[in-house]
Amino acid sequence: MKRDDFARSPARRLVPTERGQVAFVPHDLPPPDLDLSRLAAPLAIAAQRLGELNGIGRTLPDPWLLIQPLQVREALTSSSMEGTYTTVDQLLLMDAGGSAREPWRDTVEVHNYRRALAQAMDSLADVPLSLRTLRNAHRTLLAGVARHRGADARAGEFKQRQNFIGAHEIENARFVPPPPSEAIAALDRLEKYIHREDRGGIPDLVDAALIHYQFETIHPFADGNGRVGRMLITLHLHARQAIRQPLLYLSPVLERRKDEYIDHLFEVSRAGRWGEWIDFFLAVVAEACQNAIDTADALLALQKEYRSRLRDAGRSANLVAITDLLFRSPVVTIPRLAEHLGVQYRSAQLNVESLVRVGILSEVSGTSNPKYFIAREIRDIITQTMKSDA
Ligand SMILES: Nc1ncnc2c1ncn2[C@@H]1O[C@H](COP(=O)(O)OP(=O)(O)OP(=O)(O)O)[C@@H](O)[C@H]1O
Repeated sequence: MKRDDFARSPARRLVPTERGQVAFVPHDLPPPDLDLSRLAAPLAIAAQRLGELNGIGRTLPDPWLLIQPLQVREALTSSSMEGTYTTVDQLLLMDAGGSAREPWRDTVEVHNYRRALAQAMDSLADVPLSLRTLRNAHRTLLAGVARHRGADARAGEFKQRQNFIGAHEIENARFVPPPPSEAIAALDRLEKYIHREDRGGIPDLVDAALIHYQFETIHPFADGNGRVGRMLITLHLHARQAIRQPLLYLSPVLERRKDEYIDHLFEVSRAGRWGEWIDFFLAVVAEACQNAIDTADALLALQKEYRSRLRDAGRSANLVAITDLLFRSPVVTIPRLAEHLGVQYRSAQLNVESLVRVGILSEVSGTSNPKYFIAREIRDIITQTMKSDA
């Protein structure tokens, strides 16, 4: 990290660290010179879209119809941004209890992301969002894969050594976050900021941008900072009740705009460009809300279409129950369905055969004992929206 780059940065302290380098310690939130008046227009647009998304969340008969696909997309895109790739089919298969296939380690990690996100979100019903929430999420994220992530990556623990971003050697790093002791102190202050009573009129969405920057700049873990920091955005907005259901996920948009995203974070540190970062963040929120709304429309239309397909095929209560379940879990097995419906294996098998006949389910090739079946049209809505982002 070049000391001169940060010479005029208003947002920092530079401290010496290993190998003669300097590390960046951010000032505490909020930034002293935050000009909210310039952000009024993008804030109004983002808040309006968020309001629409909240409205959809309220009218959905089952909000999980939308939450699950959005969380699948979030896990896939947040992970791929950090070089961890799997396919939606592999992820859904693993979600349904199948074992991971190649690329197994990446699939496990993306599946872990889903679990970490869901657990952290659930925990908000019982305990406030805290550093412990994030450490638990990190523990789940790296469960079973931490040792492949390098000697320093300890699941659920903050960093114990100086880390850096954008290079293999600290000398070439674009950015060097605070050393461990400074990071812990800055994190404690960030936690206090998140819990503060007097919010000083800072809107929740702007606060989410500030908090995400601060978390990423502290870079508290040896590994997984990008992913846990993006979980933090949704967790924070949900904890504040800015989003009533956990329906807002930014990674699909951030992935498409990754270079801008990274540059904006860097520019806040380098030159105190808070306005540009928040403006960008609000545009990403507005786009992510719109994508979620479009996804809800597509899923509801498909659900209606399934119902009419089933009507033509001689509707039964079990078939309707199964198709509703498919929106939560697009990959299923006959034993799982038998358990879900409380019926015999043979009866669930007949139901599956009917759903295969009307084109709702198809067999996942290469699976046996048990065979897995996938609702491809639901899967396609998840991936289509990802592709239309691209
Ligand atoms: N200059 C910067 N200042 C603050 N945060 C940054 C900066 N550049 C990148 N980031 C954040 O750091 C993340 C990547 O960090 P890094 O490459 O260290 O990965 P990591 O800690 O291993 O996390 P993960 O495994 O989730 O990527 C980016 O996704 C972004 O959120």
